[in-house]
Amino acid sequence: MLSSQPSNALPEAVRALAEADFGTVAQRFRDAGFAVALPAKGIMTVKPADGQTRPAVLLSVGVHGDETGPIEMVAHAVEALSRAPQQLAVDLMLCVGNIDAIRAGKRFIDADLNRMFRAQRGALAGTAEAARADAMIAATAAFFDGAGPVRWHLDLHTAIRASHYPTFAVVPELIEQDRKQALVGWLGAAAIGAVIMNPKSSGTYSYHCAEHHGAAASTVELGRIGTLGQNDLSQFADVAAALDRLLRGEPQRQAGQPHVFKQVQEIIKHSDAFRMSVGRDTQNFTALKRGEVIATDGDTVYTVQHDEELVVFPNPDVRVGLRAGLMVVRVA
Ligand SMILES: O=C(O)CCC(=O)N[C@@H](CCC(=O)O)C(=O)O
Ligand SMILES: [Zn+2]
Repeated sequence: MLSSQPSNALPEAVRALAEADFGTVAQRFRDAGFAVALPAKGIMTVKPADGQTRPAVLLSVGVHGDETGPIEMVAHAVEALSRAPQQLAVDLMLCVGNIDAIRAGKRFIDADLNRMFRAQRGALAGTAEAARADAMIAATAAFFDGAGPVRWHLDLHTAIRASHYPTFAVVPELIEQDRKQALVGWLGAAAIGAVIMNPKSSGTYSYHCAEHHGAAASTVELGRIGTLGQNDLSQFADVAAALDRLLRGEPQRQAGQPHVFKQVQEIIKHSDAFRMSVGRDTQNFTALKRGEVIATDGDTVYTVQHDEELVVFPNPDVRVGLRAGLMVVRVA
């Protein structure tokens, strides 16, 4: 009888990355003469052994454990590169964020890891994710401290709900102009539909890398959450191709310009009395009109301040003190 794989078997490269098992790819890069380090669980850096200065690229996936599409995409990209290691043209740091949450298929275990990258953690201190963020912060600093001026961080996520733009990115406004332009150019080459310029940290990993390491950093949302191994990666073929070119130092192909939005309000949940007027299933980038109520929180009423604002990441279920949504306006 022919042996057959169960239909739900994961490709080995995807299983390995989801379990933060770098054994095979690390060995391939070592065999090709690279200096490979594993500074913390789920983190691998790959650099030329001769110490030459190259662009530094940090790729992170699984910062939210149920956002599995990017894990699959990056697993395939790194697997292919490790089989042709001399094509790697950058210093690479690969970070699998919330390993326990990936295993559990949940956004997080105790608290949202992507709110821990801030000086004051308040009630988030002491959670499982706070310790993980500390390890990521230390490894990230070590990686960028030794790097040259060209620094990238692509933190790959997926949205919880549907979006008017199936792919979009959040870009910290404080990134230096030339680097931001290069980043938005890359996002365009990756056919990312929209970019949100973010003036203020919400404690995210990408904002941290922009603020503390001068990286051209972005949270990139690729479709919606899904089961590991069952994501339709054909939706992200342009992103995968642009990523391959970035890692191989090849020129990008022009695929278009993302629509540009600017964050104008951050909706914070201040108490258990917080209520959102928009439903949980409201699509990202749904337009609301001036004066419409977005949310109430006791005496605080969040209303639309511009003729039109679009709601992104509406989520009343976050912890008290955290962001329950963003309001954006179109600028280009
Ligand atoms: O769909 C949602 O509500 C959340 C998707 C997600 O995890 N988004 C990131 C964005 C981070 C940023 O603002 O840069 C997050 O909320 O952490
Ligand atoms: Zn996420």
